[in-house]
Amino acid sequence: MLRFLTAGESHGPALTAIVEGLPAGLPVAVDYVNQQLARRQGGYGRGGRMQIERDRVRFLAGVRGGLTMGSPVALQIENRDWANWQEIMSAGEDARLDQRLVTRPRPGHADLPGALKYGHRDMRNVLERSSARETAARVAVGALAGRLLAELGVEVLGHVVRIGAAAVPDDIPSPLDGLTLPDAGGPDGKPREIVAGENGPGDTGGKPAPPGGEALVCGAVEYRSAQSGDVSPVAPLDQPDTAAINHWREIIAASPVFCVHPAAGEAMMREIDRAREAGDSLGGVFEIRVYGLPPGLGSCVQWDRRLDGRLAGALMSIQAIKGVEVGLGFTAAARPGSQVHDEIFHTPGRGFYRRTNNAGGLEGGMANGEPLVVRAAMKPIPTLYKPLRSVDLITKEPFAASVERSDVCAVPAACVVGEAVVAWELAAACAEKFGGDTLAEMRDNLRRYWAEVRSRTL
Ligand SMILES: Cc1cc2nc3c(=O)[nH]c(=O)nc-3n(C[C@H](O)[C@H](O)[C@H](O)COP(=O)(O)O)c2cc1C
Ligand SMILES: C=C(O[C@@H]1CC(C(=O)O)=C[C@@H](OP(=O)(O)O)[C@H]1O)C(=O)O
Repeated sequence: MLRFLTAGESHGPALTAIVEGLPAGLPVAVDYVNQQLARRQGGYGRGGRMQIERDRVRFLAGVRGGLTMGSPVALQIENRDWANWQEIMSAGEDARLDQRLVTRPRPGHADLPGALKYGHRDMRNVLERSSARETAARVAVGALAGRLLAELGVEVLGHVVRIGAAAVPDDIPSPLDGLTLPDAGGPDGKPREIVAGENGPGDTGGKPAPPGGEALVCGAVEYRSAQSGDVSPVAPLDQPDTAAINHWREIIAASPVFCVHPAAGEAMMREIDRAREAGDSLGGVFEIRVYGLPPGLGSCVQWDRRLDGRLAGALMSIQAIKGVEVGLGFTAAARPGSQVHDEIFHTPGRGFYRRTNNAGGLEGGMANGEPLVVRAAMKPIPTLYKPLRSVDLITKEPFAASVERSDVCAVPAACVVGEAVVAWELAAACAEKFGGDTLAEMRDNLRRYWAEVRSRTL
């Protein structure tokens, strides 16, 4: 079983996480974790705090020589802003509790319900922990999960599809559709040739047509385990096209709003500029795609084992996320079934496949072999430079709120958090299904399962 907890105040000395259940022998790749932390700090629309922080992970336990040992992993991320808050935030009795008091609750933040719940007269005691600063710890933990998934042949990719009124057009195919290599090995273990049109004109075997050609020859994808030196693919069926996924990762990273569509990205930045000038804030929508999940991950037999429920819960647990869609999501509710459900096809060489993915890769709470597609909607940031009406906690006097600093829009940062929490849930589901004490054991279990699935599908 995988589990983790985080601790840490926004302006305290550090954020901490303890992660348990990772198999021994997993390369933790500190640089990779730090890269994810840096991505979360980025994105157009962030406020002054991100100029202060330089998030870096420090492993305190469970890792030796770059590999997990099977013992709990403890990690820490320093808050550089702590230097400015030491006297106020001190754990000692000498803390200056009379300074920087917060008694004016911000509409949309945790201030008022937190004060009513915990009986605080200074709502700093609420906001310090309700702050999305906590998501830095979750991104570090999610990065470990992402490394585990990569070892299992699974890739997670996030991008922003809406900020305020500016959105990626939904009437054009996404360049992120597909991005899998059909069948890493044929029945004889050799790369298999897929010829477009084998099921009629325009059929690409459920894949986007390759640029400039009709035939697509695919080789095996290698996932190297640092511990065992095992380089054979874990899965004989559709594998993530890591080169193409990395290509899109670079394009997304180069966009200030993490958007694959340049014109929409420009429009999103203009939206953020307008909101900033107006003293307002903005939300939006991000999408997470996952390639290479084994069909059958999750379960239909018990409510809390359904993968859709687990993923939705994880995404909804991110601060300010107010809605989650799987596949077509809310759009499906307005269409007849004939325009929603993904018809099933079969060829002896390819096995079962779909030509559409409206289900977003999930049916019956289980992965169905198509790429996973989930979206999360973030509300606008609650702290506004333009005052909103509220009432003082102590005096009960009405007032117009004012702020010192805040993000105007944090949808790109939330997208990185979304990747992390999705990676975590999927890694946890993989650990349940293919669990082992070592990475090699887990890969072997997965490889056996994929062989079974292959024999059932062909
Ligand atoms: C990455 C990220 C950054 C955020 N930055 C801010 C911020 O600067 N100011 C703010 O008021 N809220 C910010 N939020 C949103 C609040 O944390 C969130 O609205 C608050 O915790 C209340 O939770 P709820 O919106 O889920 O009800 C941010 C959220 C995320 C995910
Ligand atoms: C610190 C982070 O985000 C913070 C999230 C946040 C909130 O209310 O959620 C409020 C702001 O905190 P501060 O008032 O210290 O500037 C953000 O900067 C971070 O993402 O690392």
